[in-house]
Amino acid sequence: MPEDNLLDSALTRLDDAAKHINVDADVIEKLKFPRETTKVRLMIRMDDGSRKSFLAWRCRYDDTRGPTKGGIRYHPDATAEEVEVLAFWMTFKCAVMNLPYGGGKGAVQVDPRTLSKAELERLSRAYMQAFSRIIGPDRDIPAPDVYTNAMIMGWMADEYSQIVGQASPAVITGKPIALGGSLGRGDATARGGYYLVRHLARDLGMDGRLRVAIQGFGNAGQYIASLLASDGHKIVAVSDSGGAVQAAEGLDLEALQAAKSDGHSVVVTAGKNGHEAIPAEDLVGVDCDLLVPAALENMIHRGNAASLKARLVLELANGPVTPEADDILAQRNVVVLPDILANAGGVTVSYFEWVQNKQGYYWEIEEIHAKLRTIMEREGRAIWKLAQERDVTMRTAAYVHALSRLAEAIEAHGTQADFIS
Ligand SMILES: NC(=O)C1=CN([C@@H]2O[C@H](COP(=O)(O)OP(=O)(O)OC[C@H]3O[C@@H](n4cnc5c(N)ncnc54)[C@H](O)[C@@H]3O)[C@@H](O)[C@H]2O)C=CC1
Ligand SMILES: O=C(O)CCC(=O)C(=O)O
Repeated sequence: MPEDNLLDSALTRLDDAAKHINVDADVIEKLKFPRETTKVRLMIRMDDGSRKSFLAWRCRYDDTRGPTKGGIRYHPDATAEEVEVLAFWMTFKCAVMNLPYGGGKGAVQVDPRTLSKAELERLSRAYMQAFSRIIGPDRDIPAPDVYTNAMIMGWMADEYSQIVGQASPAVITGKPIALGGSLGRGDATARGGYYLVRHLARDLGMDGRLRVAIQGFGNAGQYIASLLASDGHKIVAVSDSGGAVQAAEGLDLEALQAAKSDGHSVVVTAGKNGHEAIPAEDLVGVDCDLLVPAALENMIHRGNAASLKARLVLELANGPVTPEADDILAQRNVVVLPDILANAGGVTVSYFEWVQNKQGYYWEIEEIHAKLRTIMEREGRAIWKLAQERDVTMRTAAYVHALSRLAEAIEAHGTQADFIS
């Protein structure tokens, strides 16, 4: 099987989990295929008056446990297969966290950095127009992902409200606070991972000061850097799509964040503050205790897994470690805290946002942090115990944990009405 075939790779994790739990074959059959994937070509007017088209998708993978939920990605390499596998992971992620959602995901094949702000707004509104019959507050609820953000969610929420003729904030999460966004959604993905590492640190033998390398310095990467640094851990290397920098004594986070806010790569800080430029592909092998992949899929593969020095991997990205690399890391006793648990803080606070939108009453930040921490610790502990009892990796344990919830829901639904259009 080719290592980069995303859906096939993802399904091997389902097969592994199925060996450890007694589930009906019908359940596995249902989870092997996306329920629906819609593809459209969005046509927008560019600033120079010309028209340009972009491929876009929305996948609702499985809605047995509730409305489908998952982000929208803008990326030049986005494909239907990637959207489907991301939606598959959302299905399991929501089940891991016991959120009342199924899994979905969307994408536009575009490099948003090549568009003006006005073009980006037209594209985002066009996405919502094209998918407004699929999306809905009780049907399919998008959120931000790679190269999308609160501003884009705000435009989409506004477009949807115009289409349905009434304010409908619960249709999308990760919105600006002024449009019904939740406090705490901005750093939620990183914060969930941070609570998880803190909670399991002693069990993992990682309760000292850690040296941390972070691959990807966007939303998830920047926030995890700040959260870990605030506890005294040292960020020794970071990368982004433009390259990587390292400093054995610790990077200057303010300088890195200033470079990013000015629209530059982290590489522009090289040569100052003790920062040294390194090839981006070397980041995985940097000398550190904790490696945090926070960029894209398949970045740790059979070609570089043996070079890892870290003893712990916190997967803030979706699907950063291939199954082949998983085996290499397990043989080397490197613990991987898997994406469907480690980065689930984002969708958990999205769930809080949706609940607040529906009830029209908004919570304080302390309440959000406390609730997120409780859920991360509860599900993280359950998965840790399962991994110890069954002598399996944290990934397999997370899939077993999710699969048992999915199986219960699929069986409870019965078999006579599997397709409701
Ligand atoms: N934003 C969210 O709420 C959630 C995001 N995630 C996942 O976290 C990961 C990162 O997402 P965000 O931080 O939101 O995206 P972002 O768009 O804010 O940041 C992505 C970062 O990855 C970097 N990057 C891209 N290609 C790279 C490469 N080849 N090598 C190194 N860095 C590279 C970019 O330069 C950028 O710094 C993705 O896998 C996403 O699916 C998971 C759960 C929730
Ligand atoms: O916040 C959400 O609803 C989903 C975020 C997301 O796309 C993810 O967890 O990968």
